[in-house]
Amino acid sequence: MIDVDGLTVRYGGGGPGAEGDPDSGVVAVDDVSLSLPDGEFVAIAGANGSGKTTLVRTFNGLVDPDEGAVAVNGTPVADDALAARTAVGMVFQDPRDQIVSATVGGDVAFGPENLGLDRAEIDRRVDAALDAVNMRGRGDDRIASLSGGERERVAIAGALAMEPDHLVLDEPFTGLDEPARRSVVARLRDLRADGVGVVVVTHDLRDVLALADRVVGLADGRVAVDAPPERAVADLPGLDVRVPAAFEAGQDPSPGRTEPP
Ligand SMILES: Nc1ncnc2c1ncn2[C@@H]1O[C@H](COP(=O)(O)OP(=O)(O)OP(=O)(O)O)[C@@H](O)[C@H]1O
Repeated sequence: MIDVDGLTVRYGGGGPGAEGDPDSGVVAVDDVSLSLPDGEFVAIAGANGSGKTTLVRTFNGLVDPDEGAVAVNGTPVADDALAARTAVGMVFQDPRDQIVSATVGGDVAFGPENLGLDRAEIDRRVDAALDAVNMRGRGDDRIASLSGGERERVAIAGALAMEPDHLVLDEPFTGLDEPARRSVVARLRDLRADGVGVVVVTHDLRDVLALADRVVGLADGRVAVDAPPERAVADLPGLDVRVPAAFEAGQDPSPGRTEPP
């Protein structure tokens, strides 16, 4: 469970850790309160600059609140960042930001190795994570030889190897072609079925709306929409968010439906 309570984050001026006038600078997240239960698939949607990335980076302590607090499984992130990073896996917008090893297996093993787990447990987690992203047996492949979609899936596997309660993906479809998008969507559908809480940050809901239990729409750092997809969709175009054509036409899309880019 991720609990966000009265969260405000500013950059510049009186931003995190900075001295100065707290009213100057950019208010990236503005008094947001949210609860994300375990096992829920949540799409966090909004236009560029609406505060999506800043919000989710507070879930595991990558960004500190200026006001308010975030707790994961009841423990404030500020008190135990390691617990938050274990419980909330983060897949960054550009997988190159988090790939640390030359090989697929080495990369996926990196997190569990840092937890100090024994070799057998590390190997078990790496195998399970590669299975989950449909890359079983690819551990010796060199990262440099992978496609963009495969790199995204390795980044997801690296986060899954920490066995998180929630997996947060920031714009996971950026730069992927249609087959790669479909492959990532299929993996997210499987994770949802396995009970992993999934949070997808996006300005384009076409790939994930049919999977989402809930859509949180941000505008100017505030929650403008928080509802199941069927109800949220009417307000989303006002947030400059793309939705599937079936929703635009007022129909219910079939489960798991994806749209061409
Ligand atoms: N490191 C930073 N320093 C200063 N301002 C920042 C920083 N990061 C984000 N901002 C500003 O904070 C606001 C929210 O940005 P954020 O990246 O959280 O939004 P976003 O919805 O994820 O946008 P995008 O889709 O473009 O990534 C924007 O005005 C942005 O310019």
